Amino acid sequence: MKIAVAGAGAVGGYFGALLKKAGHDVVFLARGKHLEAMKKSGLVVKTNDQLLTIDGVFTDKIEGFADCELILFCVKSTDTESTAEQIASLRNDRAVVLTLQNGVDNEEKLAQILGGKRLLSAATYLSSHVEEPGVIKHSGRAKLVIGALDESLISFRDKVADLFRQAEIFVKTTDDIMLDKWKKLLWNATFNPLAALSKATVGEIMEHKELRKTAENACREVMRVANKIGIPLDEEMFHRTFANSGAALKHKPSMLQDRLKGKRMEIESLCGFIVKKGRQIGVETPVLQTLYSNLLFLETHR
Ligand SMILES: NC(=O)C1=CN([C@@H]2O[C@H](COP(=O)(O)OP(=O)(O)OC[C@H]3O[C@@H](n4cnc5c(N)ncnc54)[C@H](OP(=O)(O)O)[C@@H]3O)[C@@H](O)[C@H]2O)C=CC1
Ligand SMILES: CC(C)(CO)C(=O)C(=O)O
Repeated sequence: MKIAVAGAGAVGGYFGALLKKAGHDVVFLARGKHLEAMKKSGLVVKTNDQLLTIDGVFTDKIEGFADCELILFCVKSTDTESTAEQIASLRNDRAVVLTLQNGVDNEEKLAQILGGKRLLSAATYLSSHVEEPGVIKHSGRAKLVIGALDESLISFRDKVADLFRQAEIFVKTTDDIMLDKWKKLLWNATFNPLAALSKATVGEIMEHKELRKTAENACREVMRVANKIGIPLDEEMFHRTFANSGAALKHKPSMLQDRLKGKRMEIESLCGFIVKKGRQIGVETPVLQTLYSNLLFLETHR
């Protein structure tokens, strides 16, 4: 299958590389120094004890996506609209777009720009980052939970899941992808904003009595907002959010990594969205509101 990767960074570069290694035709959209490095020496993926070097088409021109069947949408949520507009300009309505992004707000934005009938979404369980231009470092296991946003795409969803499996990526399919995305968001909204402000790792948040309390309160606020709009995040999910973090104690959540690199943080998707949704439906989110306002200020006063 001809596959395009919109945003060949930590996520897009990792999955795109494995699909290319499995024999697919992959075009990687990137920019800046990372693009230059890949053009020069290929895309290097350091995954656990393996080192892959992938050749492919590396470009900053969206025209390279013109005849692809599947687009992996892997930009940060701060770039969702601008990248989707680029894809829309191609008029290749045949290509199905699979978003691997965190958060639950990208799907609606993509549907508005690209149309809802061509969208798949995945909850992405992965720990990777761009170590230096052209080099992606991944550790641990990777898992995708993939769902279709329109029933007409269910058989294509299954085809895409098989394609990933053939590339030795662990994949599950779901008929309720937005529930899976909310489950992932529960973890992200609990740890990312707090880590970005405090500069604490997941383990430091877990061990510090008062930070842990703040994380628990943030988690409960996400659950209250979700429950009010009919997303069943229950007590078991609350416990799992903290219990599952045992494997990620040294992890710096991505929003903290972005802060440390001076990059834009996904403040709206991983925090502001829940605060604003809470306001609309009458659910108070004082902890998330405090984190949100501080992050917004920090972003413009570094
Ligand atoms: N990293 C991880 O382990 C995980 C990340 N996620 C989620 O996946 C999404 C992607 O994250 P991640 O891969 O870490 O992000 P990265 O910043 O590593 O990758 C995105 C890449 O896309 C590039 N890019 C953005 N817009 C364009 C454009 N229009 N044209 C060309 N290149 C573009 C960026 O360039 P530039 O750097 O110049 O902006 C960057 O290289 C996020 O929503 C994140 O929360 C989910 C699970 C795990
Ligand atoms: C924990 C992780 C890497 C997801 O698997 C993540 O989503 C983040 O750091 O924001």
